[in-house]
Amino acid sequence: MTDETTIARLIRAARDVQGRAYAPYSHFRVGAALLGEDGTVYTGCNVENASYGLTICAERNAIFHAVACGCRRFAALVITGDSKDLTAPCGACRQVMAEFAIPEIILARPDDSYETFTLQQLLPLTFDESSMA
Ligand SMILES: O=c1ccn([C@H]2C[C@H](O)[C@@H](CO)O2)c(=O)[nH]1
Ligand SMILES: [Zn+2]
Repeated sequence: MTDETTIARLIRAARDVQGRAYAPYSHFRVGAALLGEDGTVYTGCNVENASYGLTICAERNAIFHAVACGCRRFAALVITGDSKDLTAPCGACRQVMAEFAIPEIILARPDDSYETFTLQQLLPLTFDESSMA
């Protein structure tokens, strides 16, 4: 379990990167802050494109950023966004979270209150490596 001080730090990091989202089409900004097992925080924001389908979500941006930095083991992921309530990840991001078995997924509200979910809650009956055994 990630302690409250660390979660507060992750929410702050997610809000900061949310502010750098490139979302001229949807005007919906998302920020993600991923805590590596080594204590490093990796962030990502959504980056849109005039060819809409090329858009990358904040969560996948953060995960790919971490992997590119050499980190593959994670403790928690915080997601912030422009939703009126919790900002929930899309299905594609849930699938990528499953690839790296992110244990704690924390969805924040605009007032910085939050709720914590497991991957099992967000993506039951997951397709993963074991599905192909
Ligand atoms: O999991 C999600 C879902 C959506 N978005 C972004 C993509 C797009 O830029 C905007 C509206 O869909 O929100 C994310 O960053 N993460
Ligand atoms: Zn997504």
